[in-house]
Amino acid sequence: MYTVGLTGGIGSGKSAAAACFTELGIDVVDADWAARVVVQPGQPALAQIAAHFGAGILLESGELDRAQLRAIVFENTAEREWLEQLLHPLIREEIVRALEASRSAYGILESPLLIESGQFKLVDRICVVDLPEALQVERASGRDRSDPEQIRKIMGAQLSRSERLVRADDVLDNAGDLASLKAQVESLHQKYLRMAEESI
Ligand SMILES: CC(C)(COP(=O)(O)OP(=O)(O)OC[C@H]1O[C@@H](n2cnc3c(N)ncnc32)[C@H](O)[C@@H]1O)[C@@H](O)C(=O)NCCC(=O)NCCS
Ligand SMILES: Nc1ncnc2c1ncn2[C@@H]1O[C@H](COP(=O)(O)OP(=O)(O)OP(=O)(O)O)[C@@H](O)[C@H]1O
Repeated sequence: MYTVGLTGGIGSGKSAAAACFTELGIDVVDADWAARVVVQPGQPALAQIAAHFGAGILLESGELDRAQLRAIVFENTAEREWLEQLLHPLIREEIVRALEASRSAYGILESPLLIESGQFKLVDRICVVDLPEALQVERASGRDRSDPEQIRKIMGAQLSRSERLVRADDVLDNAGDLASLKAQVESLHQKYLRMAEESI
């Protein structure tokens, strides 16, 4: 299936853009969702995380304490890289399965780390949701009510705005309001329908 990768840094508006594509009837596979599936209770990766970080990384319910792990891995590059080498291959498998089940005219893979993790190899085209970094921090910290300092650290583990834009085939400018984002998605949707048709 013709697949578009939708990427952008934390708080850029990927989920907002993905919701517009969903409204247009396009199936969206979300890498953050896949990242949660692979660490559900009972999954081998969760046991490996508990063995590495200690049982204190689990909540009483047996689920992963995501806030605690987030605080650890964005303070410590080696720990983040350990987590990524464990999870990225599993996340990729989950994504491939979900993309294979997609049935719309074309598919979308929404991923914050599309380029960094090599997931771009699964897509035909890269669409970047772009906005100034200061606005990214403001929106991401507003949504999660998290500390802007932690958001900046997470951004430090991702490509910079300019590095990401170099890889873009299409750009959604999300510095404006949601109506402007929606209008841009509608126009790209027409283009993607044509491209998907031509690729058959
Ligand atoms: C550290 C974890 C437990 C924090 O969980 P939490 O629920 O607080 O955040 P969530 O998973 O929703 O991620 C929020 C945002 O953080 C950013 N982010 C997450 N992981 C990473 C990473 N390894 N590198 C850079 N940015 C990341 C993304 O922009 C993401 O959208 C979680 O992010 C995780 O397991 N990360 C490693 C797996 C991964 O790389 N996931 C990204 C999708 S491929
Ligand atoms: N154009 C916009 N105007 C105002 N607020 C917006 C706009 N686009 C997105 N937002 C808000 O900004 C926040 C971040 O957007 P969103 O959750 O879509 O980003 P994301 O790229 O999916 O982030 P993450 O990588 O953390 O999952 C949300 O609270 C969202 O409602």
